[in-house]
Amino acid sequence: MTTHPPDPAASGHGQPPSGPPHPPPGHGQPPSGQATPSQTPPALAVHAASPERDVHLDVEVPAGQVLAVLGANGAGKSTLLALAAGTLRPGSGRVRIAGRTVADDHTWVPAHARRVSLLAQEALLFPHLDAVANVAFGPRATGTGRRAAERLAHDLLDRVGAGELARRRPARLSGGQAQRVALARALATDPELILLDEPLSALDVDSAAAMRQLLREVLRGTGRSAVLVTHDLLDVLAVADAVVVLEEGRVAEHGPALEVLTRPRSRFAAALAGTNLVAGTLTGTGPDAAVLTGHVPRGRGVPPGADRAGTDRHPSTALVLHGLADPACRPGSAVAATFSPRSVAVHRHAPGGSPRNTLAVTVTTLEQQGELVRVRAATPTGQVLAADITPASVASLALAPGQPVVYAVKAAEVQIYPA
Ligand SMILES: Nc1ncnc2c1ncn2[C@@H]1O[C@H](COP(=O)(O)OP(=O)(O)OP(=O)(O)O)[C@@H](O)[C@H]1O
Repeated sequence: MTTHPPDPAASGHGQPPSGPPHPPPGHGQPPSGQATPSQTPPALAVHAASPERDVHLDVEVPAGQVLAVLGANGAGKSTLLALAAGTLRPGSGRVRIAGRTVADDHTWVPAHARRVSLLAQEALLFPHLDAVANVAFGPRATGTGRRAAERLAHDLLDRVGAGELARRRPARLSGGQAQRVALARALATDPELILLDEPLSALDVDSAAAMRQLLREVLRGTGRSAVLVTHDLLDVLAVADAVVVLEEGRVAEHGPALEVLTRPRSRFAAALAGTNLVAGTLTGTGPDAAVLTGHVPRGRGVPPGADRAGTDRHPSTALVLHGLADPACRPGSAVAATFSPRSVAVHRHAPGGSPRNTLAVTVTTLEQQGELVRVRAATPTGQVLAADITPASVASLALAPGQPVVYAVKAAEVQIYPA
């Protein structure tokens, strides 16, 4: 990121000491353009521009949802966070948080009064305070008594799996532990909106996986509203309800997370989803785990040899992909399967032997990718899946757009995650 939202220790402390812990949406604001009682306003509404950065953004986060923000360097992700956090004044337009205007031509609510918390790449804890005091700092700053603030801090540390670290100072915490404490601190002020600025990018793979799972538990389905800047497909799958892709300071794509990832329209989303992704429902467990997509209409037909694994147990038009399911996946729940284009073998006809996954597809494009050729081909539902194969294979298969082929993917190459 090129800019930094506010000192996290200072953000989210804005409600007056005497104020209620949950001001109603639009609290203290003029009625014009604000929420009606029957309608919860968006947690964040940015309709604003920063002309000197050539950034013009129209982005909304419905209350209770997590929006993932994707985009290449310089696309405008930090600018969006800064507009929300209160570290950048828009040149024009308006920023609202939970129905309250925090920035427009006449209004400027400073960062500390926005009821926004930040979780950044680094935990940025106060080094001289232990974990409890770090978490209790925000509530204390807004008038909560010491004992009540410490009780809250202990509860939140327990919640994020850091209860045993309560009396440690940051110097004695690992990166992953410090991020847990920082998450507890971000929650302690009961913010209207949490801004997550690549919160896993400084963690090792195992710590990132554990923290990702924690973010999922804390953010999804708990009514928390958040904006997550990330470059990681797994973060989007685990945490986001919706995705916005920024390109050159503008919104290039915006939609439900799975829709954007499975049917990307922007170049960036396509590259991120460069790993194949199939969304559906989990059927079976253990070695029988599979993703079933329910979008193929009956009677539309699947070419012979396709979807061999699924034809016994499911309507012949369903698409089934066997794989290794994350333990958090539950049968019947929404899941997404990912597999690398390099793990896909391409055949003219269904192969012999018994590969678990065979998918009938139609080639749409062929594109040189370094030493390999990326084949893109569409399933009967219109989902495009990629295979990376050698130029020699393309030649021997005589591949061309419009040609029906069969993709084979080993189940061991397919990872299934909760969606
Ligand atoms: N302080 C600044 N003053 C002027 N222009 C800036 C400033 N910070 C960023 N910009 C410009 O604003 C545009 C958006 O940058 P921004 O930092 O929001 O992108 P980003 O998506 O966060 O990028 P990155 O992933 O590299 O952090 C870019 O053209 C950038 O050069």
